[in-house]
Amino acid sequence: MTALALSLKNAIIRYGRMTAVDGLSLELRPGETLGLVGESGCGKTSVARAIAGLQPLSSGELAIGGEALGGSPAARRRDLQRKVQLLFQDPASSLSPRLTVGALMAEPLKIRRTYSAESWARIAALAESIGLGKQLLPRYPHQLSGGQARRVALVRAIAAEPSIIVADEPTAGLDISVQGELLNLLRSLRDRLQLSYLFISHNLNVVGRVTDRVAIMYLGQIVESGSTRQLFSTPAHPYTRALLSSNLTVDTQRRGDRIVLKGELPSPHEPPTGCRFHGRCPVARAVCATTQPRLETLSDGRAVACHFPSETGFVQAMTG
Ligand SMILES: Nc1ncnc2c1ncn2[C@@H]1O[C@H](COP(=O)(O)OP(=O)(O)OP(=O)(O)O)[C@@H](O)[C@H]1O
Repeated sequence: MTALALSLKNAIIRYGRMTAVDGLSLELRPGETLGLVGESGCGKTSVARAIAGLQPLSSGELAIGGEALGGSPAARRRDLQRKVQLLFQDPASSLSPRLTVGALMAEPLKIRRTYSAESWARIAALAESIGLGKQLLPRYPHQLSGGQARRVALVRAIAAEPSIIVADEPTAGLDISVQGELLNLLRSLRDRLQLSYLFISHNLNVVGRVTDRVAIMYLGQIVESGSTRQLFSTPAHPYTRALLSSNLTVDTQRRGDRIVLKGELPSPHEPPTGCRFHGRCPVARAVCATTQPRLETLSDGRAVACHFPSETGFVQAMTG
């Protein structure tokens, strides 16, 4: 059996006394794109940073390519961690304004001390193949378009020869046509270089287009995960349904299932008792306020944490 590209088990991330990520598990298979979706503040970036080694786990286990980081010696941990590169949300914050495009692309190789004529030729050819021709090498970040800056950030991530790219809202702030080009590019690079992606976004149109599977996060926990097709066509958790129905271009309304999300994401400083979603849930009952539902695998293969998943629509029809 092929090892998972990445797995995170029972991850807890605390900031002081606040628990931002609470017992979260994820599996990323080789060559796939897994979406991580949820409202702002639910903990997506904390997960991304932990996977990229920029944020320590308070507890839990991260394994890359089937090797647990926890038990490995520091040098091995560093090597494994290099297989994961983070594609930042806003390239302006990750591209030094004082470096030219050429210097920015060479920088990751120099940091890793793997810079050579061959490695540069590889990176320059990659850049050229994604539309960053030689004429751009002397330019500075402020002289680039939004799409070009994202491509430079992508080349920098790939220069480190990762097997996993964690893309945190990679298309935020781009207009639709540039967004489409970047998504196509990400997909073709994934297939060409045998990468796996963890794709973080709250834009369900984008997630529906590029991911194979999706995990839906609510206040630090996964509430539903499964294939993108499954979740988009027959969402089982009321929160997944609410997210889909609040997105006017995703076609769930024709089924008459529109759920309007009430209120705001509760504070992770004081998470609700029972199911964390119960205060905003249209089908909540007494048990939901007192007992936290476990993430259970249904007969159709998806996992859902809800006491009444069948109340939300179509799962019975699919599985019953
Ligand atoms: N360094 C930090 N110190 C303290 N609290 C933090 C820190 N980073 C994040 N948080 C808090 O942890 C929670 C989860 O934040 P996180 O950025 O991971 O969520 P997110 O889903 O990525 O949100 P967004 O989409 O807005 O980036 C939030 O309540 C946030 O305020």
